[in-house]
Amino acid sequence: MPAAANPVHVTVTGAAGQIGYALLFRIASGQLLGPDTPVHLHLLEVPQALKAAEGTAMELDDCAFPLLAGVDIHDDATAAFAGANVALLVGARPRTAGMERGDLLSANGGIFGPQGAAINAGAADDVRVLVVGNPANTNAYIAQQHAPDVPADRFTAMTRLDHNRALAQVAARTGSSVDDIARLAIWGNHSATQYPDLSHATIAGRPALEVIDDEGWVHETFIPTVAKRGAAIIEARGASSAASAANAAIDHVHTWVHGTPAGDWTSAGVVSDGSYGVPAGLVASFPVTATGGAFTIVPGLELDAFSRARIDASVAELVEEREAVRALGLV
Ligand SMILES: NC(=O)C1=CN([C@@H]2O[C@H](COP(=O)(O)OP(=O)(O)OC[C@H]3O[C@@H](n4cnc5c(N)ncnc54)[C@H](O)[C@@H]3O)[C@@H](O)[C@H]2O)C=CC1
Ligand SMILES: O=C([O-])CC(=O)C(=O)O
Repeated sequence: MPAAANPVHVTVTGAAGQIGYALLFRIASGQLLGPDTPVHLHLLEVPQALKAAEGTAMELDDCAFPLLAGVDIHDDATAAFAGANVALLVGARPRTAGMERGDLLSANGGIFGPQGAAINAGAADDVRVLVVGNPANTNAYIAQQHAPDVPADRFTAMTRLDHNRALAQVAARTGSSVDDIARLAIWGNHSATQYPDLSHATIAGRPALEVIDDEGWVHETFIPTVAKRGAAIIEARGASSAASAANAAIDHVHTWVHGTPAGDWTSAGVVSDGSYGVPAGLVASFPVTATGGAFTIVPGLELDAFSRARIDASVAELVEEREAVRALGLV
């Protein structure tokens, strides 16, 4: 049966890339927005990748997804974002072995200003934007700065992959199920300076740090493993994370739209309102809840000296990235 009228319009940039290939089929099958919501996909690619995007669109057709109301392919951002309700900004060059994500600033930063302007010009009033392309936080900042008419809280950056990596590490260490772990948080930048924070986390209701009972493991193994996982995947796979990144993008938007479970939170890069001393306007990762289609930074958490120093270090990197994009004339 064809999908019902009034589908949600979802624009995906970098549609012919490796994350795009892992993402589009899951969106079209209903995993992004739920089993009752038809979607119309708008794929944005650079001209030289349009043919590959067409091939992916042919495969989407061949899946006969009942929820897929249509697929358009564009090489023009204004057309691709016209009427978009959800915008997944994936298209950007990935890093290769030996690079830090910040090394991509000048290569990728130039993509996100024009895309922010196109979202400002023509996206739907309820548009929600997730930036995946690296450096994700600062690219989200650039896009948001070019979209003055869109509420700033509609621009987010992906740190859900870091959050999921942290859940997996804790589950493996403690022999627990990821479902039993709550209130874990990723703070700061989606980079090696990020702070995966277990100080408020619980495992089956007990303080996670008490269950783990090994501060050395937390500081010397857990934090660096999560923070450097992207590089470890590149080293092992010869290419950066793709399926796990697509999965995290699905989780991020699904949570944004459908909400966080009672008593738990997740992590997302959101525009800071000055909470926890993070300069207002920066796109930084915080523990967040989602209700009614909006993320809220979890208020009032106590931060010990270790957490404070780690957050400050990652935020200092975000400030440096902001200065760099200002110097490059990208904002
Ligand atoms: N935030 C996160 O947790 C993660 C972010 N990433 C980042 O996601 C980005 C994409 O990664 P992959 O899919 O593996 O890369 P890829 O190289 O396989 O695909 C990127 C695609 O983007 C397209 N593209 C480039 N410029 C574009 C533009 N202006 N408009 C539309 N499309 C454009 C390219 O033609 C290519 O098809 C990279 O920057 C990567 O570092 C990857 C993993 C996790
Ligand atoms: O590390 C990379 O370059 C890709 C990425 O963002 C990740 O896997 O976290």
